Amino acid sequence: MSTTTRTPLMAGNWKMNLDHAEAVHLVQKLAWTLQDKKHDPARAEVVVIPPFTDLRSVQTLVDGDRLKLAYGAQDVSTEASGARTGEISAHMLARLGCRYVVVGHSERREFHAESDELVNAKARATLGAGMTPIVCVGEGLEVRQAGDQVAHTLAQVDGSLAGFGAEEVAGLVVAYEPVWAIGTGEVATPDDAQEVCGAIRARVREVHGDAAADGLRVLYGGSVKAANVAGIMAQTDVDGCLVGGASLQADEFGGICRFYDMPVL
Ligand SMILES: O=C(CO)COP(=O)(O)O
Repeated sequence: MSTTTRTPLMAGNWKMNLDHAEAVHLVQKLAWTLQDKKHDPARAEVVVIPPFTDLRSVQTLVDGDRLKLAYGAQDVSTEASGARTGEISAHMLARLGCRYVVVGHSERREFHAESDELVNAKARATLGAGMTPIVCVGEGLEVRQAGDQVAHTLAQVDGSLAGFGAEEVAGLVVAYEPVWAIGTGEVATPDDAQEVCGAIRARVREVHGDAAADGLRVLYGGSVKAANVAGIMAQTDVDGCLVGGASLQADEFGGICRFYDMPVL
């Protein structure tokens, strides 16, 4: 294994919460919190992932105040343009300054029957527009209880990243989010997170080689809070967190972004 130079990534997935006025309020508060607590951007890149309707307001605020925050979208169309009522293209998101796009979140896999093949096409569209996909994978409770979490998650990784070149994979983000830990308050133990995040990197190393595996950032997501983030971030193969509920509170998310100051409990 080579030494890592991966910048930790803390991404707040707001899901279907906050209108554009509330978005402006939260981003301002978050920026203020990070500044007040002297967050060092070199120690964690901070990203907010609001609903589509908030993106223009977030862009205006980030650009106008030169905030050290990146932002992204929660989903994207596989198509470039045309007859796809209700969909948003990668180009539209890139034009709004989005740096990241979440693809294959478990809520989309569950409620919109998204397959690995579709997730793969969405990741491809995201890369094609010069943005970085955050590819979500992770097992449900039954799979976990059967002890099949690694095999299940690696199959999703294989399908979601099929056909990608090593250089592309090196720049990607994969988020391991065990479904049973999402929004339940039941966080995976640091060992649980490491088991699967480590297996993801090992699979990428096997398929795409060392440069891809060493560049790829693997996030953990599922009930991350300021109080439990340090133990998770202490794991070798965890490069950041994808945060839901706690990202809606500036103080809490600010604490998560400053994981390096938090005690390992
Ligand atoms: O789904 C998640 C982030 O994408 C995790 O959500 P919670 O942090 O609310 O468990």
